[in-house]
Amino acid sequence: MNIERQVEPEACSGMDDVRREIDRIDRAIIAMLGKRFKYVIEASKFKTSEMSVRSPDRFKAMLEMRREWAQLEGLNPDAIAKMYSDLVNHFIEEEMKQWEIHQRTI
Ligand SMILES: C=C(O[C@@H]1C=C(C(=O)O)C=C[C@H]1O)C(=O)O
Repeated sequence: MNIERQVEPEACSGMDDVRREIDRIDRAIIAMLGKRFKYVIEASKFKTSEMSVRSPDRFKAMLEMRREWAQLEGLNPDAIAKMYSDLVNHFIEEEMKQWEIHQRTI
């Protein structure tokens, strides 16, 4: 159980608070990315071709949506789009590996 109380950004009284909260947030983000990855791998079961694994139209649309979400949160859309582009390109390669394995078993 995590008994440390969360400190809001404006309430931080020093670097210990700042770094503890940053670590806590990044731990949660990485846990969510792990879950996101599981959904991507699951997607490979429903794909019918190499092109559908890559789904370039969906890739483009999801990046555009994340740009808009970044803007809403006061973040730089280019920085967020680049981060997602790198991440999702990696996920697509992993999805492709799974899809190829699946193709050999059907
Ligand atoms: C998960 C999918 O497969 C790929 C991975 C995506 C992602 O990680 O968001 C998006 C599109 C595809 O390139 C999908 O088609 O939705």
